[in-house]
Amino acid sequence: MPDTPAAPVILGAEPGSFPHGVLSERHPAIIRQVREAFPYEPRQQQALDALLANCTEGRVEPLPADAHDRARWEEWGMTAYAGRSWYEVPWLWSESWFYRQLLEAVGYFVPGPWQGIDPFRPAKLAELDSPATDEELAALDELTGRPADEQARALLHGSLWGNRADLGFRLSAESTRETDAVPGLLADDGERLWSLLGTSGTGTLCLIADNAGGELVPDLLLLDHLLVHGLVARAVLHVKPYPYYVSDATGTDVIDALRRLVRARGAAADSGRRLWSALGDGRLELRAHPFSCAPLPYAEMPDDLRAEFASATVTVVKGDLNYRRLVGDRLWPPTTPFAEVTDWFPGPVAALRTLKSDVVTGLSADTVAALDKAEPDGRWRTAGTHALIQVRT
Ligand SMILES: O=P(O)(O)OC[C@@]1(O)O[C@H](CO)[C@@H](O)[C@@H]1O
Repeated sequence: MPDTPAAPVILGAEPGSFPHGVLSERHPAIIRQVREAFPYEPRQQQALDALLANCTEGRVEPLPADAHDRARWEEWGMTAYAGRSWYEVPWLWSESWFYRQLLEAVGYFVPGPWQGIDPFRPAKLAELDSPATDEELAALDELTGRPADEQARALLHGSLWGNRADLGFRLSAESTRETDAVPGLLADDGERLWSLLGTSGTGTLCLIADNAGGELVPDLLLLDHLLVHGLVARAVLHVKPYPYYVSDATGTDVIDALRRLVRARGAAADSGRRLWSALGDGRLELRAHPFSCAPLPYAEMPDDLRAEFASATVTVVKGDLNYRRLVGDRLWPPTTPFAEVTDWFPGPVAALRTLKSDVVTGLSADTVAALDKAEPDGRWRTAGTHALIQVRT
């Protein structure tokens, strides 16, 4: 980023700020939610009590000596941040640390009866089984009669706005508000994405998924469309290796979503069956790389991921958290060019994201002025009412 001086890294220290609210209010609410969802045993209840006190008032305490991923977290900053307040370390780091500690408290990684039980699964399944998902799937029948490029654009927008359905976000969002003064889509490089994919259909698309359920279903439908219409030969879907940020998609969530699709009717079931066989014959691959849950920007990704993204026709990065990790979790001036803050990315990259945190780049000065005029409190940055499609070729 030669011409772009780094902006300040976001911390959670300032009372009244969005990150501070996540640390002081959203995390306690998430602990309440998981306690209600499961009959946790006394040891887990005590560990959750301790986490509640630690995450709101305490300091970073290293993982147990025998934790399977202790060495990895040491590399990721645990040693450097031990003893510091959760509010004084980078917010990106303290949020990821919260989910790792929550899984520690419920015994997710420890051999025994609770190993591998996703504390967020009941909420994810409820969303997948909701009438809203039925409606979304039924709408596909109407879409299939339309020209292929129209279908592609509708599915891209479905995947984009699916990012609004984020269960963690809903815990503290007021209602979602549409601001008439400024259109919802603040930057639209959609045509650049289609021209990258071209018509050859020989390439690979990597999609770094975000949320399960109402976001993952349209992501899968988009991948099916790209495969079936020959816009790509192969798709690689990157999910999280363990539950994260409440609703982030894991391998189990992909299987749940595919089972949901094949159980549906009409076009949705057809898509589900095609995706099922695409997994079987290697045209669709799943990855759950440890770095997908790292508390670090993607600029620090390991060499194997770098090589994978370098060889892809395009990497599509979904959602708010992935956007923060892509451009850096910093208070960039919103007019900072997206291409400059992503120039280190090893190949072409596209971000599909609704705005749910303070980080934003690539807006025109006129757009920023109109947003600030319509919402002087800056809520347009965090309310999930606006979105971006940004592409760097
Ligand atoms: O990545 P997603 O699902 O789009 O959003 C994640 C999110 O809800 O979590 C963070 C706050 O906890 C914010 O970055 C954002 O609002």
